[in-house]
Amino acid sequence: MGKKAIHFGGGNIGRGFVAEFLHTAGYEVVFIDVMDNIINELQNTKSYQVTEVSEGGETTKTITNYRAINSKTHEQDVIQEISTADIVTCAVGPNILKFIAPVIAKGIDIRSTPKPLAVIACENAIGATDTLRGHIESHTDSERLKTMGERAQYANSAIDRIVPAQPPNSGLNVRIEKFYEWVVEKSPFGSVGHPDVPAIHWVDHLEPYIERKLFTVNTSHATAAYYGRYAGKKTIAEAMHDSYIRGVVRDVLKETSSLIIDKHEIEAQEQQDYVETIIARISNPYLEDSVERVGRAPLRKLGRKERFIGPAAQLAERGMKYDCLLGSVEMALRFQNVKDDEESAELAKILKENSPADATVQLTGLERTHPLFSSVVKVVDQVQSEAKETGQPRI
Ligand SMILES: NC(=O)C1=CN([C@@H]2O[C@H](COP(=O)(O)OP(=O)(O)OC[C@H]3O[C@@H](n4cnc5c(N)ncnc54)[C@H](O)[C@@H]3O)[C@@H](O)[C@H]2O)C=CC1
Ligand SMILES: O=P(O)(O)OC[C@H]1O[C@](O)(CO)[C@@H](O)[C@@H]1O
Repeated sequence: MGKKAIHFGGGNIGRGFVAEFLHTAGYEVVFIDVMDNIINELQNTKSYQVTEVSEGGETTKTITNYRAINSKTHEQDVIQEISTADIVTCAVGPNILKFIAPVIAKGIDIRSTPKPLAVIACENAIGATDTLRGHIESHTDSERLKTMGERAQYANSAIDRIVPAQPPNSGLNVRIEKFYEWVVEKSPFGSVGHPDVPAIHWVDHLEPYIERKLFTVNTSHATAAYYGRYAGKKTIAEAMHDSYIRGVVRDVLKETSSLIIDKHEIEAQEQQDYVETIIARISNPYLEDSVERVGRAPLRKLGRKERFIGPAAQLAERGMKYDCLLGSVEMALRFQNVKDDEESAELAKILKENSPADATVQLTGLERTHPLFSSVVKVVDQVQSEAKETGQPRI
C-alpha cells in the first residue's frame, strides 16, 4: 500500500501548501473538512491546480491522488482512515484544534500498524501540535495514554506561505506566492525516523524558527493590515506602497529583530536579510490580499504568545524598546465590527463593557504585574476613549 496522509482543513493552506507538498512527496491525501461545498468539489474532481505567482511570472502544478471525507457526516470513515494512515496534518485555524481532536483520538486509539502515526499541526501558532496533542490526550482513556507513543508521535511546526483569499469562481484552484517555508521538529520521531517529505526542513529546536517567523512575517503583515485598514487601503500591497505605513512596518520590525537577535543569537545581517525578504513578500503586487483577511481574528492576534504581545512582553522583560509594537496593538484594537469577522465584533464588545485594565487582561492574557501591562492598558484606554467620544473607534 502507498503512503497515506490525512489532512484536516481543505482551505487555502490545506490545498495550496500542505497537500501540495504531501502530494509531491508521494502521499495519497485524504482531505477532511466540514464544509459541504469543499468536500463535494474535492469528491467530484480528480485534480486541481496550484499556481505560484511572482515577479518572474506564473508556474502551475497539478495536484491529483486525493479523496475527501466530511467529518460532520462520516466520522466513522475518518476514524478508519486515521487508523491506517502514515501522517495526520491540519490547517484549520488554532481555535479549531479542539474540535478535530476527538476524531483523531479515536483513530489513533484503534491503530494496530507497527509504525506510529506522525501528527503535525500546520497553524500559525506557537506549539500548535502540542495544543492538539493536549486535546487528543484529554479524549483518550488514561490507561491507553501509557502506550500512546507506540501509536502516535507529535511534532510542532512553523509554516510560511502567503495564500490570499481566492478570486471568485476559482473552484479548488489556488493562487499562491512562490516562497514557502515548512519547518518541523525532528526529535519527536526518535529512532522511528521522520516522515519523508522533501519540502520539510527538519530541525532539532523549533523555537528560533517559529519565533522568527511569527514575529517577523506575521507581525509585519498584521501591522500593515491594521494600519492599512485605518488609512482606508484595500490590499496589503497598497498599504505597503504608502511610505508612512512602510516606515511603521520597518520600525516595528526593528523592535522584533532586536529580540530575535538577542534571544536566538541570530546574526544581525542574517535577520536584516530575512526582514528584506519578508517586506518584499508582503509588498507583492501580484497577490490580491485584502487588509481584512490579513487582519482577521484580532482576538487571536492580540493573544499572550502572539505576534504583538508575545515579542513586546519579552522585550519589556529584557528592558528593551517596544513602543512601535504598541502602535500595532492600538491599530489592532481598532479592527472592530468588520464584516464576516466574529472576533472583531467580540473585540468591540469587550472594549465597550470593561475597564481598560480588565479589557487588557481579557484580550491579551497579560499578567497585571507584567512590565508591559500598564503600557497596554494606556493603549486600550485610548481606543476606548475614542469610542466614547464618537460612538466608534477612530477610522
Ligand atoms: N493563508 C495563509 O496565508 C496562511 C495560513 N496559515 C494558517 O493556516 C491555517 C488555515 O488557514 P487558511 O487555509 O488560510 O484558512 P481557510 O479558512 O482557507 O481554511 C480553513 C479550513 O478549515 C476548515 N475547517 C473548519 N473547521 C473544521 C473542522 N472542525 N474540521 C475540519 N475542517 C475544518 C474550513 O472549512 C476551511 O476549509 C490557519 O491556522 C492560518 O493561520 C499559515 C500560514 C499562511
Ligand atoms: O490566520 P493568520 O494567523 O493571519 O494566518 C495567515 C497569515 O500567515 C501568513 O501566511 C504568513 O505565513 C500570512 O500571509 C497570513 O496573513
